[in-house]
Amino acid sequence: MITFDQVSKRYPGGIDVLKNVSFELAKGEMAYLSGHSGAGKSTLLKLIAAIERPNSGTVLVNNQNVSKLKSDALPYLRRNFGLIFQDHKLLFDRNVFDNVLLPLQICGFEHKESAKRVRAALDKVGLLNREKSNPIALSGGEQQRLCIARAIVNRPSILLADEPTGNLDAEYAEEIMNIFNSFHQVGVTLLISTHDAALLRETNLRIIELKQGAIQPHSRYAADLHETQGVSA
Ligand SMILES: Nc1ncnc2c1ncn2[C@@H]1O[C@H](COP(=O)(O)OP(=O)(O)OP(=O)(O)O)[C@@H](O)[C@H]1O
Repeated sequence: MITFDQVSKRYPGGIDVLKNVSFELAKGEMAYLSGHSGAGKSTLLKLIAAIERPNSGTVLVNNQNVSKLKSDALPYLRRNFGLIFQDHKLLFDRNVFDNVLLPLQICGFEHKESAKRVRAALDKVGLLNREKSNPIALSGGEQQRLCIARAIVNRPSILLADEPTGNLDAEYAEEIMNIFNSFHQVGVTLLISTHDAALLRETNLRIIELKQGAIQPHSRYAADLHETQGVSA
């Protein structure tokens, strides 16, 4: 579903952030993307959503070379994605319901169907009773769940989440991972970047680890990581 083939990325005037990165993420797979701060995790996620373009190599999403797409094709590509990035980009001039409604308005959904979908998404993240609140009145964990509701309201087939549990306490982090697991169960493909050592230690999911822009072969799977650390998986 997602294929990186020898992908390199350098920002203007900078060093190579990603160096010949190759991996595949299968349809319906859920995996973690780990690595130190500055390793290139956000950049890799942005390349999938064609927010950034590689300098060389190919990024395929559903067999489509996204780095070659013209800008007028990007909105169609992005309908496949739910994007949860670190800067929440919540709109504080409207309530919770209207924040989640926005992607559907952009896609031109009819109002009755939109309202149904918005409430289903808010229900999924446990915020149905807060639909009239302003996002500013929500806690950090609730704002994060609101971002997830907004990302899933379009029923995307791929969810890309950049540090979704960053700055959250363990209880909120677990809630968010439970929500992601429930998407995984229904066939959504998920790639989740994280620094969270506890999450990575405990997971049985595949871990794609970036170190200075390159994928670490030893940590492709959590089981391998445990082996290299002398811990039984
Ligand atoms: N738009 C940009 N222009 C120039 N350099 C950038 C840009 N975005 C990221 N970088 C640089 O690219 C490198 C990788 O950044 P990136 O955000 O992808 O890493 P990361 O692994 O997600 O880091 P973190 O965990 O701290 O969020 C960093 O050195 C960063 O400063």
